[in-house]
Amino acid sequence: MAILLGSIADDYTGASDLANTLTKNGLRTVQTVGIPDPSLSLPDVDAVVVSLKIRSVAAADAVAAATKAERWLRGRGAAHVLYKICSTFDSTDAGNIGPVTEALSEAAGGGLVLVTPAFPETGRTVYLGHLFVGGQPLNESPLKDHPLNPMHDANLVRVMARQSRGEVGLVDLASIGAGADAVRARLEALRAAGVRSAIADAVFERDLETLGAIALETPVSTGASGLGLGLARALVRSGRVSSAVATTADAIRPVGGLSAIVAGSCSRATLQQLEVAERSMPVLRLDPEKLLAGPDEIARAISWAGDRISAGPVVVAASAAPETVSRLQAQYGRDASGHAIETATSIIAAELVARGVRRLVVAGGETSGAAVDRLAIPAFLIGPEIAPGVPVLRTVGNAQGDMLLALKSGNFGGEDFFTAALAMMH
Ligand SMILES: Nc1ncnc2c1ncn2[C@@H]1O[C@H](COP(=O)(O)OP(=O)(O)OP(=O)(O)O)[C@@H](O)[C@H]1O
Ligand SMILES: O=C(O)[C@@H](O)C(=O)CO
Repeated sequence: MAILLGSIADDYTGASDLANTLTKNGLRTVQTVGIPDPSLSLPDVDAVVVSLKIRSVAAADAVAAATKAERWLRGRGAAHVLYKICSTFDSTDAGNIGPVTEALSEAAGGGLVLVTPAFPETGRTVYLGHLFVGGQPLNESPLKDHPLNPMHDANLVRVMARQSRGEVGLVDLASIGAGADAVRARLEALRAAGVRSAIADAVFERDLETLGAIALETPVSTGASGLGLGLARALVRSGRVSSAVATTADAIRPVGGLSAIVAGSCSRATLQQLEVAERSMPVLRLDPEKLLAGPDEIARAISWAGDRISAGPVVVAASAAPETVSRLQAQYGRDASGHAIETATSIIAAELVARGVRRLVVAGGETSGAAVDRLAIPAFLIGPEIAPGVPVLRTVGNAQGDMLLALKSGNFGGEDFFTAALAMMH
């Protein structure tokens, strides 16, 4: 299996978002969980997205995991590797977007890397290096209250520079609007000035088409699904993509079994989706203090779900509003409380699967990573899109038999996302 495009995603929901975009734009794509075991039989594809859980780990650990995945992807023929980051650039000053970008560039022989989290379909645009989420600058958006990576600066040149050893530059919208040659000239000027990474503006998909074509001339890029769209369309235009059409039909053959939703995302969209779900299905709100205190709260959740699940889908949620999250973090520490809650929600997800759940929706990137790891799912085929950035996924090589999952990024999906997802999973 020689692939055209490789990607390393810093979380699992982000990986499924990118795999969805690549599929929609003509690339047959598979999402693996980590570097797959050689015994796993993968379909013939144009693109592989390796999901890692490195968004919020120490930069050195992220670099080690990402460079290992890069070697694996290059070994399978990938001439270009995209480091898939969050469209809201989730990272702290000690974050790894800079270090991983530089390490991937060095592994490929050095050179300037284009970086853009723009994803216009979900309202993420970049102008003069500043990221907007819908109509708000990043630092005024709900991302300012993110439990793990609160974003307080919309200027990505500055954010990336604080994480990088090398210089960070800007490819502005005026250059991009002037076409590919103007972008090449701008990049040449930045290279000559010693710049190693360049944040690229992008407001419309046409900007990302230009950037995708230029990025393909280099070995590495960093970005979100919007850049994936640009890369996929450029590859299709180049005629290098096999004539077999990317299809999602195979992925949604019914799996039967019970269905459930597990949420650990505290993002505003998820909080609203949970409120709406409460009108149509049983929702258990976990007590985070009790989750941190010991296993009783997990046992209570499993028993609560066990009493109801044969009658229809149930929702188990740790999610809480920013004030509650801040209180808990002040008492127990940000990482410790986050990890303990992820562990708890992953145990609950696994226990639900052990009790017959085969259709599972998980809300939150870290939460999804922990659940998928505990379930030891090796890879996913990409099914149809539920909402922008969220496809139905079908497990590949799963010990529990075939399952359908939806891994929802915290901020994605409309308010009826949970019912919409389950309506597409049979
Ligand atoms: N009540 C709570 N108090 C404190 N932390 C919580 C609570 N509930 C969940 N968490 C933690 O908050 C973090 C939420 O991160 P997660 O990545 O799952 O969601 P998200 O950030 O909304 O999603 P995405 O990364 O896809 O945007 C997790 O570490 C989770 O364990
Ligand atoms: O890019 C995004 O916003 C998402 O795919 C994501 O990575 C959130 O975890």
